[in-house]
Amino acid sequence: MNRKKLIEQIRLKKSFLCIGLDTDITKIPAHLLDTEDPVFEFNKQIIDATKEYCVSYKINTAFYESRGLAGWKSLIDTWNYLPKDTFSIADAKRGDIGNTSEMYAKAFFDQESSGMSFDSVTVAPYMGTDSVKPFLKFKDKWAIILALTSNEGSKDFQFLQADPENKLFEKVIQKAADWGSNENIMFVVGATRGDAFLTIRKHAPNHFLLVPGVGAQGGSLADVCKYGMNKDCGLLINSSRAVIYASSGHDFAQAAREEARKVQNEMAIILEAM
Ligand SMILES: O=C(O)c1cc(=O)[nH]c(=O)n1[C@@H]1O[C@H](COP(=O)(O)O)[C@@H](O)[C@H]1O
Repeated sequence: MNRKKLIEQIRLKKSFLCIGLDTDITKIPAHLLDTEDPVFEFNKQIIDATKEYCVSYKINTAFYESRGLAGWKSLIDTWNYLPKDTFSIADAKRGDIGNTSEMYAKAFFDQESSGMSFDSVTVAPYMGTDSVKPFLKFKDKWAIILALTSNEGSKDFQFLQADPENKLFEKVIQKAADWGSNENIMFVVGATRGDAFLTIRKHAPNHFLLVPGVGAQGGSLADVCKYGMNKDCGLLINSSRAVIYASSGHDFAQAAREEARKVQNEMAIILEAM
């Protein structure tokens, strides 16, 4: 999906919600465990219940890879089931020497090769230019670069002073912005870093930001929007556990729908005021 279509979807649905399918087989409702593929069945019902309220789904591949062959099957089946008007994210956090990154890019972008063609993949920038470039060779596909993450450990490296003016996360954004454009690069910025959005926007005024950390991690939607929005909205706000595990009973899909609807309502008001 290209930038223009993504912006259209945001306007149409009055939403910039991305729902995270971090589907943990130990957390899904017991009554689904008898089905042929409980993870896919869970995802299917979550997608059916929430697609009206979100513009994107992020599949965190760790939850699938950890289950071996069965997990890869759930991953491929879930990708196939995603509505094609939603922006799909393979949250795989890849990046390696060039020829290996080419294989990672094929794994998530080349349907003929792997059975999947996500719109985007999350990429760790630590190995630099040649580790990211292979992800940018595919038309209308995106690399979503980790810039300032939501976790405690982000302080270990990301806030180190890289030069007299810039912290390391600022250098990452400056450098990565040159690898492509705002048509094929996004940045991950954790919602728990509300105060940093002004700095981020100084370096990347026009890029989309993928913002995880609202919901279960406690980040504030209002703060993120106040400091992080740009004229095209420029945000995809991810919520995983708070939506998909809103209930652990028979009503899990309905509860997820309610949660997604609540967040979308807040987003509609914010977009209206833009
Ligand atoms: O790249 C990510 O998606 C990501 C980056 C980050 O800084 N923090 C972060 O939580 N994430 C992911 O975003 C999701 C957050 O899930 P919840 O906390 O359950 O909403 C998980 O899939 C994380 O792996």
